[in-house]
Amino acid sequence: MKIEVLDTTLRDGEQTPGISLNAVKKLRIATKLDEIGINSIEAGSAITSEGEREAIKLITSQGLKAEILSFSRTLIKDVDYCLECDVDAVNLVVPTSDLHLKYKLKKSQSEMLQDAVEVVEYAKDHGLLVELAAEDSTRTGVEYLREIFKATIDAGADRICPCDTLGILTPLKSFNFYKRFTDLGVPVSAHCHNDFGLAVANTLSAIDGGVSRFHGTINGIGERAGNAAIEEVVVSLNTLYKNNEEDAESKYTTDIKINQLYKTSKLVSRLSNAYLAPNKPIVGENAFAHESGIHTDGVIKNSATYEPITPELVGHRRKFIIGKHVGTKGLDNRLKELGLKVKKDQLNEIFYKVKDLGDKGKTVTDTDLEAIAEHVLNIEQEKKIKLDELTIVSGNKIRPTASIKINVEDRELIEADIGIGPVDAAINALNKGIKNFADIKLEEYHVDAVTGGTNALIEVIVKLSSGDKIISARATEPDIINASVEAYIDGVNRLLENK
Ligand SMILES: CC(=O)SCCNC(=O)CCNC(=O)[C@H](O)C(C)(C)COP(=O)(O)OP(=O)(O)OC[C@H]1O[C@@H](n2cnc3c(N)ncnc32)[C@H](O)[C@@H]1OP(=O)(O)O
Ligand SMILES: CC(=O)C(=O)O
Repeated sequence: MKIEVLDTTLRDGEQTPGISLNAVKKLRIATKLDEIGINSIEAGSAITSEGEREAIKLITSQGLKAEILSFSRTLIKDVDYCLECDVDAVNLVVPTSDLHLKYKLKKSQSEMLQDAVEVVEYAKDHGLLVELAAEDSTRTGVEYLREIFKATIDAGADRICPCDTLGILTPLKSFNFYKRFTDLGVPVSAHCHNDFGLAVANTLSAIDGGVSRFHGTINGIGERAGNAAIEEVVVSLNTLYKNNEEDAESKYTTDIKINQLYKTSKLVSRLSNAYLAPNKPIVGENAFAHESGIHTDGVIKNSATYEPITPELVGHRRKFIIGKHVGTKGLDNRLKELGLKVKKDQLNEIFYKVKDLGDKGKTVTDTDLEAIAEHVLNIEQEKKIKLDELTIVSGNKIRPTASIKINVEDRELIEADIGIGPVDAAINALNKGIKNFADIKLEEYHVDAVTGGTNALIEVIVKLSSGDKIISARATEPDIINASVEAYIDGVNRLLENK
């Protein structure tokens, strides 16, 4: 059975607190949604603002294959704004619960029904396709819901959508709830929110209950805890509804190009600046990442041991992470990928050094692993930068000032700078010295007193990046400024290795 997808990333998704997409960004997302086979795109709420209307107009002017809708309240003026934007359809939202009618709209059930019928007739008279979304349906009596759906279908509504606006269904309730509207002669959509983390499960149950369409957003963004994540629903429909492993076809199909889902997710999170949790199913950075030895070993032998689908199916990629839980097979595999051949005893030594770092709560990047391996294999790289002299002037009535003399491949460089404190001044002076040949960014800086007292040994750990290379470096000294500069120089040298 074919299930159609209405994407509301640009309407309900944009209602995520803090997300605002300009017309160009909306168009880029809409174009991608169209390209991957989304059937209907809710491009925004035309009533919202001039900018929103500009964005919707830009999208409707492209001749995309997908149906383009705008949200509309049950008000003629909202429909007029939708018409101005030249959309194909309206997502006409009619609040139906007693709570919404009494407190929000101050209307009776019959007044709301009459308004809904009038607005549907107006929209239809003006050539729009109407999807009638009953807001807060899951806190509305079924009898009234069926009455308002029947009346608006008689007035011309083309599709209906009972909405679980507050995400209060459970999968079993969703199955039984949505089933009650599948005999009304028009396609039914599910619209499930994620307040209890059940939006995807409830959407799947609604589909099992007989709906032929669902609303969702890329990455599950949306009001409060968000909406059903399209990528999760679509991949579940594709994968979890086969009678047995050998079945090529699932019980449900969609028009979505599944291998584009990771790219689409990335585009939406980048343009909306909405952080994506690494453990997000299907598209999160850890969805196909393995660190623990037992899993990595299994995946190297046969990826199906610990992956329910291949990353390639959704256009993602598999990653093996080196950290506290790594096993020797995973480590050996990564070292080989980095072009490093090690003997068994060397592998064990690297293994224990990685475990030691893991026990200290550190992650191990590729550059870290290369440095550990080079140390174990006795491959000493010539250090590009060496510290010759460091002078600090600091006190309660003076701007902290540092001068630094470094040796860069036998050239002497002297620089000075000021800073918020003496460490900042020293690093600023150092950065001035190296800026012509190293583009370094300080990502993190940690200081720890290894022993107690003011004469304690100080451990400084810095995380530095250059392009897409990231490393951690450390130094331990009695003097915090020297420790900071030594750790920084060590990190820069390692980032410059193999460049
Ligand atoms: C469940 C959902 O996702 S609903 C969609 C939510 N989306 C939005 O809110 C879109 C962005 N909103 C906006 O830009 C503004 O709220 C506007 C332009 C739509 C309206 O702004 P204002 O006129 O200042 O009204 P305000 O937002 O303060 O209040 C909402 C009004 O809409 C009414 N209303 C809410 N839903 C509906 C509806 N479906 N049909 C008719 N009226 C509605 C409310 O009763 C209230 O009317 P009142 O002023 O007579 O009390
Ligand atoms: C219409 C809608 O977005 C809702 O009821 O959640």
